[in-house]
Amino acid sequence: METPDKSSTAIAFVYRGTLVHSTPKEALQILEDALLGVDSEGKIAFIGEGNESQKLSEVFRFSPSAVTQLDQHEFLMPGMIDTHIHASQYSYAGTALDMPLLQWLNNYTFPVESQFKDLEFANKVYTQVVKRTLRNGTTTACYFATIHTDAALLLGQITNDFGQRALVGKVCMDRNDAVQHYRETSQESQDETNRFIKELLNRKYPLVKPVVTPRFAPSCTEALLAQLGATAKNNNLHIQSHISENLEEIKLVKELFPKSESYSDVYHKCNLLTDKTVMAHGCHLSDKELALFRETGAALSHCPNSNFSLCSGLLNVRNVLNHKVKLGLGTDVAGGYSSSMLDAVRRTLDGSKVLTIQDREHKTLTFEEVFRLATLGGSQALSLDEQTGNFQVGKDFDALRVNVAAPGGPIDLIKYEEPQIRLEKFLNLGDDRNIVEVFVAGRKVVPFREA
Ligand SMILES: Nc1nc2[nH]cnc2c(=O)[nH]1
Ligand SMILES: [Zn+2]
Repeated sequence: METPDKSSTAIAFVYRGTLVHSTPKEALQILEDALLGVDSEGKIAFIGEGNESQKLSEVFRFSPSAVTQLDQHEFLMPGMIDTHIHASQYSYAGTALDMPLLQWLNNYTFPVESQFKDLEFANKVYTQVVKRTLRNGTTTACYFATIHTDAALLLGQITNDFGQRALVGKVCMDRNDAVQHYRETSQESQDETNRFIKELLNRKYPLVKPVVTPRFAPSCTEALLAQLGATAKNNNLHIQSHISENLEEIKLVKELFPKSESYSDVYHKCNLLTDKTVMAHGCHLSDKELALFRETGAALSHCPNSNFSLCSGLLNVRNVLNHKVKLGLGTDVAGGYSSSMLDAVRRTLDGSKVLTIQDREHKTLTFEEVFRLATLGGSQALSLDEQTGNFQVGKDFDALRVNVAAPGGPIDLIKYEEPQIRLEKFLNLGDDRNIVEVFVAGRKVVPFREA
């Protein structure tokens, strides 16, 4: 029995049944006939065995009626963590995938993002993306908004209202030759970033934090990058951006920052690689750059759907893990066409298999390892692993109740299946119909509550 200190607050509810989650040591830990109690603050109060139910109910003073029994096809798993998603690109997800990155940005992305000056449009798109990702089991999302401060604040409000844990970034870019009306001056970018941080923090949303968001090196002058590095440092904030996604982009960075030794060095010189940094992609990083990530504690977000869809590159996840760089998965909507983290899991496995096809010596990722990347790995990548990522007493209860045999769902079970098989089927074949309930910090956020 894993229990907290004895100053336990009241138990709000208890689940009994199968739990699956990851630990740093075990990619998949299965607890069968377990009891998991959540306190009134939304934290995991205890995890015990079914046969300890009498003792636990006495210690934690809950009645048998507080216990919900999961059925034989169900399990609880930690909520999934999308470490990189552009909320502002959701309206065209599933389209516009016929160009490489730099052309795609100029032709599709910047024109759409510039529309977020209009708060009514922003409200529509941001409400849809938050609801969709929650339904798909994303309990934590690390969002890019646009350069518009008020729309980015609105995204913070919407994530708070729907109960999703989120990092929200107002995008910074003081360089854009292709779509000149979609950029800021350096001064505007700094001032508006400061306003965004101050106003978002003032609202005291318990699960929503600001993240300093230089779009990527080609969109920013060195002066702005350095200012943003200082802002993040002075306020102890998260940082997100993109790195080494596509070869043409890397060449452009070399031209724009001739004094830097590498793409990573551009960010490092500006204090943007910290243990609260998450950089998307990194498909083409050298081993030396990966070593710098390890040293600084900066993390990578692997976004395989986007990397395939924009023909950007194929990240060798095994190599990243061997370098002990923190790593999570991201959907990268709309470069990635799916907003579901289950898709990110599948594409990660596909990518690893492609590497094995190319080189039989390559050690293919297992579904258990990828499950860990989608949950605990993501929490580590976002430096939120003290709050979320797995079922550990004292962490917030961020969880999915999954029914592999949900009526009308995509999976047919012929017989009772062991938990490991149930999880594998869900990861490979499941969808939101299998996600019966979603909890964030102990609050049920799916099904949605009536407004
Ligand atoms: N995939 C992707 N890469 C980027 N690099 C800079 N901006 C973007 C973006 O919006 N999407
Ligand atoms: Zn991105």
